[in-house]
Amino acid sequence: MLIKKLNDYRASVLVVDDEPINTEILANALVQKYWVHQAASGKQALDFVRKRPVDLILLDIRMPDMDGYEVLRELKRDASTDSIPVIFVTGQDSTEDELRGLKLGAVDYIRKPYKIPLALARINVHIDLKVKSDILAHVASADGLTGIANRRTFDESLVSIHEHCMGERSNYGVVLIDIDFFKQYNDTYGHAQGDDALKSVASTLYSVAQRTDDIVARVGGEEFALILPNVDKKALQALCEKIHRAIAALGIEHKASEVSNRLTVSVGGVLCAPQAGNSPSVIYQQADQALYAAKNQGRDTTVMGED
Ligand SMILES: Nc1nc2c(ncn2[C@@H]2O[C@H](COP(=O)(O)OP(=O)(O)OP(=O)(O)O)[C@@H](O)[C@H]2O)c(=O)[nH]1
Repeated sequence: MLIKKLNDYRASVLVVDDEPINTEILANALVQKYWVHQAASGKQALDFVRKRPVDLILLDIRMPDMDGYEVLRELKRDASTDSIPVIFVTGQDSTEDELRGLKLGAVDYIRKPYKIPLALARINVHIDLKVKSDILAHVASADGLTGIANRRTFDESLVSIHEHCMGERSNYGVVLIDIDFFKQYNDTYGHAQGDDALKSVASTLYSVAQRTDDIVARVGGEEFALILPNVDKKALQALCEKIHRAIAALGIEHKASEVSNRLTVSVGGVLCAPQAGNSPSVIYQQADQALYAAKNQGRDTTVMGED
């Protein structure tokens, strides 16, 4: 989720109950403020949130086939759904039932029959918390200057993409991009203009690596990195060339550069193929060596490393 002001963001709620009348009551109470979705069984609920995440689930306990406890267990098992807050809304009114639900990880427990304003107030609290925690997670994963992923996100993504691609025996590429003579750029145009150049380079890289699984990160002062799942060598090379063209098209003057009168970058790329049996850190080192070679070859060029 992108950072949006709390007031602008319309959160979504999934109401899960096998009794249509129960879902209707809650849906009617919530629809003014939230996007409301409904599911008539645990399985339907799981199918729904795996395709389309929501901000809160209101979950009945007693349902045929799969009860609410089991649904919650399944949600917690899956990394893509384990952070969705769940409130049980149920006729099971014993202390043991409530304790069991909370121990499984539900954030709250509303007993039927409930008073709608009270239930709504509790739902609102949990949705506010969820949206705020999403914003914090986004801020923690982004680079403060450019808004793209930061070094920590890059490192974590490299490990998870590596595992994923090796698991399904597919390639991925890592590309490191370093601005040429950036010290001289700062010295000539000032730090504030240097910051603007970094922002322009970041958004250019973001527009070059367009697939939703691609990671675009700032990994150092004037160094950027891309992770590109499911590419082959030809596509990786073509993308590196596109980077040079896109940076050149920015036309940022750099009269102190020794290679051009415009801002340029050096690029090191490496393809990780499953059969090579490498680790993420080795892949990163190879990309770094390729970048180093591009600098040594005179800058404003790409070197492809060995996989
Ligand atoms: N404006 C600005 N400059 C930064 C930032 N982070 C790092 N830098 C500058 O980036 C420059 C990097 O300099 P070097 O590592 O010598 O690299 P370079 O001058 O680009 O030289 P080559 O990479 O060899 O072409 C330094 O002057 C840093 O101060 C930042 O957030 N904003």
